[in-house]
Amino acid sequence: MSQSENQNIPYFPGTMKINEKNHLEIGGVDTVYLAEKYSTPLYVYDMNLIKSRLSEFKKAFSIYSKPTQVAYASKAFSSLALYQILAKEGVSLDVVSGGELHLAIKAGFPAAKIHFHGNNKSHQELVEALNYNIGCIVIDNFTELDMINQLTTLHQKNINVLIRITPGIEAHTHEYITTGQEDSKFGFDLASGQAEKAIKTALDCAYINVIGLHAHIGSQIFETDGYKAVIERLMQHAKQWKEQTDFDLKVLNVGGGFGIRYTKADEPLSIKDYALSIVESVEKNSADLHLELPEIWVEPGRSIVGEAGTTLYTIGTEKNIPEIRRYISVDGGMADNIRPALYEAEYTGVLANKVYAQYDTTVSIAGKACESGDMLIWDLALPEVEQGDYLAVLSTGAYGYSMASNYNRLPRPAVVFVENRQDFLAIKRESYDDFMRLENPIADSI
Ligand SMILES: Cc1ncc(COP(=O)(O)O)c(C=O)c1O
Ligand SMILES: N[C@@H](CCCC[NH3+])C(=O)O
Repeated sequence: MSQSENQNIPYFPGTMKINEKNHLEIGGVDTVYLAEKYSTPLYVYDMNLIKSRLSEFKKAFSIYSKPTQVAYASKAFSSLALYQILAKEGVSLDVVSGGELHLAIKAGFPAAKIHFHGNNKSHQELVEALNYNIGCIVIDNFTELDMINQLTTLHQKNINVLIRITPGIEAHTHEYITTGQEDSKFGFDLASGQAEKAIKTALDCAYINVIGLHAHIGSQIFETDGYKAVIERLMQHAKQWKEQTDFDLKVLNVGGGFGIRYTKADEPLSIKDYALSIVESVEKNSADLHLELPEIWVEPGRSIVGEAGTTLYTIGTEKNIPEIRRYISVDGGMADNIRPALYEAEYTGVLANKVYAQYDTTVSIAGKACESGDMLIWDLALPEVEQGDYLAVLSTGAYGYSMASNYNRLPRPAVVFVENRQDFLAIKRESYDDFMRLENPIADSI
């Protein structure tokens, strides 16, 4: 049976295909070989796909007549090697903690292209950001504004900042990943006048250089209306503030949030369509408001790495409740991918060691953690499945490894990059020794 005839075989992103052994292959590398070489659970990243997504973003925004910046939101997935690749690809970087900043600097990522986000940056994190001379801090609240003012004054150091605005616009997505609505922990809100107050206060700080505004309305967004609404609202306010103060909108950062495909039912727009809509909207509002065109910055995370990631698991035990459900357990689950448990996120998968076959079984894929909610996929059609088969779960590249824990003392998986028939171990599997490294035994005297 060919792939197109078999309705159960899902979409295959990037370089993913079925090889002559009827195995799933990514980047020219057999995933069964990878599972055997590195063991499972294993994150596999299609580097060709990551690079083409980065190029698509850069190309899509190059239609704009002013400079643009594509800043990869590294909370989606970070690793030393990825940061090195991103540096070579010439994009900017959004970090949200001292940890991400540290790793990026260690990877040799140019500090001037790093933007620092977060609603509770610590004093220490701000000191580090200033010492590294990062490109820009996105100020989230008045406490942070005050801390940055004090630190920059003390050290007589200038810093570019964006003011993060809560625009009061809700993206149509899961409530835990929508961030633009007024009642949010992020940013200065418009309606109460806090945003205006923040701009005025920041403009009065001697070493703070306000270069523009930032808003991020949510994640896994499938339409452009939210972006258009936020651009209109921010530019209207920018016009007002320009008339009242020295504020000049040099940069408009519209965040990330571009949707991807998790299951066949998902139909995200192309990156080109998102970019076109954003660029046209900025141009229209500039013309209507007689404002100079600002630079456009975006912060995609999921849309760069999401579909490039696949998780390989080994099938373990099963529990069949006749007429009700057949549970098949894998050797990972919520510890390496919390998204199904946290957001009821849906995924699809195939058996990596027998992709073409009769899909005449329906099973539910359970994780191995001691939680009833640790279910990765409900009601998945698969070929006859046995202990020792390999399950590949697709599109796990964003917020999978980066949100992983070692709950139940499950070691975090290894991460492998594949490209041009080569595999590269980017992050080693966590080991029991790694657990022990942080532990202190009690002394005999206690
Ligand atoms: C401020 C900010 N920028 C960018 C992103 C990246 O979002 P996504 O991965 O949906 O592109 C996020 C996460 O939602 C965010 O909070
Ligand atoms: N972690 C979320 C997205 C939130 C992004 C941070 N603002 C997810 O898995 O979809």
